[in-house]
Order: sequence, then C-alpha cells, then structure tokens
Amino acid sequence: MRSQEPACRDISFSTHKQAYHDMANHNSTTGTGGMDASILFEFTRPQDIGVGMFESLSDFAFNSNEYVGLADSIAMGAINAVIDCGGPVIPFRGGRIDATVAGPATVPEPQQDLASHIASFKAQGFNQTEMIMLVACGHSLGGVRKVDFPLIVTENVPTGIQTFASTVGFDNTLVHEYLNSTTENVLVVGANITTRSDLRIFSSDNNVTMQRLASSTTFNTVCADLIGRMIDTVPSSVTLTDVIEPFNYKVTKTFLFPQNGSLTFLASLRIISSRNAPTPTITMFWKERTGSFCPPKGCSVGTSDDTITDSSFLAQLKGVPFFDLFSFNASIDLKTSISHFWFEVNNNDGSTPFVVDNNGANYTIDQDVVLYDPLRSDTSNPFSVLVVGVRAPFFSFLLQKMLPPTDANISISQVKGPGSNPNLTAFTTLSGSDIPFTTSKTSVFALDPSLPPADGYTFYSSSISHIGQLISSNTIHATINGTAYSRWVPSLDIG
Ligand code: HEM
Repeated sequence: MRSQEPACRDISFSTHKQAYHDMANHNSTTGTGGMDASILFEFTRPQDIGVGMFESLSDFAFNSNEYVGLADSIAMGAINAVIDCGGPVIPFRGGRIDATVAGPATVPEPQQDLASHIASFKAQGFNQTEMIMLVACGHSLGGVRKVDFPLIVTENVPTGIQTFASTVGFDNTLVHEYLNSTTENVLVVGANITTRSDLRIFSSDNNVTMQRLASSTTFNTVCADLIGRMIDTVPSSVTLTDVIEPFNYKVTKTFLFPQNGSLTFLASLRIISSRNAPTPTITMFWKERTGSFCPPKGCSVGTSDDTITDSSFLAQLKGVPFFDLFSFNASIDLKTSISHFWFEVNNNDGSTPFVVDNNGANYTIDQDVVLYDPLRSDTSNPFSVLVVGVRAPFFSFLLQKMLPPTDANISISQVKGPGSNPNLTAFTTLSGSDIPFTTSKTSVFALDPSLPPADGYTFYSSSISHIGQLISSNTIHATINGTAYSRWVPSLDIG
C-alpha cells in the first residue's frame, strides 16, 4: 500500500462540517464573513460545539505561517475530506484571510424552522434548491454525536455517533435511503420532531431536488460545484487566487551561508516524475551578484542527491504519480557572491535539454547581507540557538577586517502552534491537548562573542525556548546600518 492511500475517517467528517460552519456566517448582502477561520473563536458556541470540531481544528494547528492562513487549510481540509471518502475532486484556490475575532452566530441549528434555514442559506449565497443539495452533500458524511447532541440522538448507539447514512463514504446513499424511507438519519426520523431539520429541508420542494440527486453522476457534479462555492465564499474584501494546480518545477529548501572561505548554497528542485522515464540530468547554474567570476554561461553544479517520494492522494488524482527531489550543494565565490540561479534539465530521452528559470524571471536571491546560518545554529532540542550571519561592510571586507556593522538590529518572528486562548481552558481539559491557536513570537539577536567572525561575516545569535510548541515558519528582520532586510526561513533545519 502506498503511504498516501486515502482514509475516510471521523476526522474527514468533522473537517468537512467545520468548513461549512466557518463559511456559514457569510452575509452576501454586506459582503462580510465566510471562509475566514473565524470558527477558531466560535467553536464553543452551542451551534458549533463538539469534540469533532475541536479535533479537526487541532489537526491544522501547525499549518499556518505568515503566508498561508488557517482558512486556506480549512478549505483544503474539506477538499481532502471529500476525496478521501471517494468523492469528486474540488478545485482549490488560495488567498483566504484569517479573521481575528468571532463572526456573527448565524450557523443554522436543527431546531430552527424551515423559513429560518431558507433565510440563513440565502444570506450565505445559496437558494432553496442549493440549500437542499448542499445539506445532502454535507450529510453524505458522518453523523450526530450523542455526547454533544443528547436531545437529538435519544437512543444509545454503540459508536456514540448516529450516522446519516448506512454506508461510510461520500456518495448519495443518504439520498436513496431518504427516498425509499430506510433512512436512519436522526435529522430526518429522530424521535425529537423539532430537530428533524433535514426532513424539513429535503422535503421542502416535494422531494424534487432529492430525486434529482438520486443519480450519482448528478450528485457528484452538484456537490463538487456547491462545496467548491462553499469553500470559495469569502469576505468581499478578499480576492482568491486562480485555481492552484501541481506545477512541474518547484524550488525548495534553499539555504545560503558562509562556510570555509566560500558561501554554501543549498537548493532543491522538485519535479513531477512518472518513474517510467529515464532519470533526468539536472544542472544548477548561477550568476555573480557583483564583479565577474563565472564563465559566460554561468557557474554550475550537478545534483548531490536525488530522492523519489510519493505524491499526495490529491496530487495522484490530478495525474501526479511521484515527485523527484534533486538536491544541489554549490560552493559560491565569496567576493562575487550569487544574484540568481536557474536549472538546465536533460531528460535523457533524446529530447533537447531545456532551461527551468521561473518562466524567464530566474530564481533570485534578493540579498546576501543577512543570512540564516543553519550550520552554526543548533536546533536539535527545544532550547534552540539560532545564528544569523551579517556581511561586514564592503570596505572592511576589502581590508579583510571583520568589523561588525556599527548599527545592527536583528530579530526573528516565529509562528508557533499551539498557543493558548485563556478563555477556552475548559476545552483544553476536555480534549486532553492544547488549544489550536498559533501565536507569533519575536526574539532579538545579539553579537555572539563565541562565534568568531569568518568569511566576511559576523555572527549574531538568539536563544529560543519552544518547549511543547512546533514552529511553522520564521522570518528574520534586520536593520543594518539603516538598511532593512528580511528573510523568510520556512524550515530551520537543512534536512
Ligand atoms: C440547516 C443546515 C444544517 C444543520 C441544521 C446541520 C446540523 C448538523 C448536526 C446537528 C450535526 C451533528 C454534529 C456533531 O455531532 O458533531 C451535523 C453534522 C454534520 N454536518 Fe451538518 N447541518 C447543516 C448543514 C450542513 C452543511 C451545509 C454541511 C456541509 C456542506 C454539513 C456537514 C456536516 C457533516 C460533514 C457532519 C458530520 C460531522 C461528523 O460526523 O463529525 N452540514 N450537522
């Protein structure tokens, strides 16, 4: 079995529900609310409660960083939940912006009447037919937990969850069981008539829409469309990206730091691989930042490592069987440094070698003045020592004098998870884990006398404790002699 095989599990169901609850405070008239991760501030409300909701939020606790927020993770979670349960592939757009406060309490509740539900869905941007469809798509998965909704699940269920359909998976079994009156969906046939919201919704057009959904092709098409609209419902101030598809060449794991009289530059190029073709030969090229050192075609180095990995299940469904990661370890002339790099790929199949250069823009290195130094840093335990190299001013470099800059302010801001929300301590106890909040922390660097200047750089360090927390990204900010620099370091470790 491949490591990326899908698994349709409890967490898939609650992740899917969470996406709807996050979206459900959208108001299409005012253009406010939507998929904005405000659920993080709302999940103790009666309409949002449940262990499932908490667990799926915890699942995403470490995904956020300065560039990708929790709301995008929730949207991607819903897409994965649907495919993991055998449903259709829903396109993903990025760019959601996380809310910083709770939204209005407009998530529909099962005890409300039909008119309220029609009004709620209308505010969210869905008409009555679409409401029926979206609820049928949503309730294709999972069920109602007795522990959280004892007034709805009135009888004992061995698993604690009264499922909406008799089979597990994203399909229209729920629709068939509803139409042929074999359903055990408690929101249709539960003893508590007040909370039979699915019955009121499904039958609100005399079952015309439910009958349409009896075709599995229609069900899949309709659900892909409506769940896609659901996760793309955002405040009007937010513009989502185009649909994001896997791309052929992705540069990752770049590190530039001084070492043994040169600059070491590490980079990896991830390419889509079928495993059936010959292994390509890839060469990395680069150009100097200043002066001349490289031949006219650029300095170059071959691969130092090549690892094939499985792609995600979503990528497999999009026709990406494997990824091949080619690593490069280049020694860069210290004086002339590096300004940009690109690759030449020879597929070794008789075709002409070609250049991969970020569609003509090259992969640029914006500065070499402030560098994170992974070798001088120690991230092996929760008490990390992070080291930043600062290039000595030009004149002192020429004189071979490693003078520290006269004025250096360096700090690192880190996104960490989980943090804690003091208002929600009851849930901390309930779940046995921490609240899934990420927090941002800034630490200051000081000139480190234990690290002698070398290779034109002076070294600054900062001791950082992050016991029990995972760091999801880091950005170094520095002002050196009046000039501001910033460097994003997604991972502190070379490996
Ligand atoms: C009037 C509208 C709706 C009402 C009143 C409603 C109500 C409920 C209730 C009471 C539960 C049980 C929750 C639990 O035990 O954790 C539930 C579960 C669920 N709902 Fe809805 N829902 C509505 C619409 C939707 C929509 C539009 C979707 C998604 C498109 C959705 C997706 C789900 C999923 C996937 C579950 C199962 C969660 C699990 O098993 O962990 N619901 N819903």
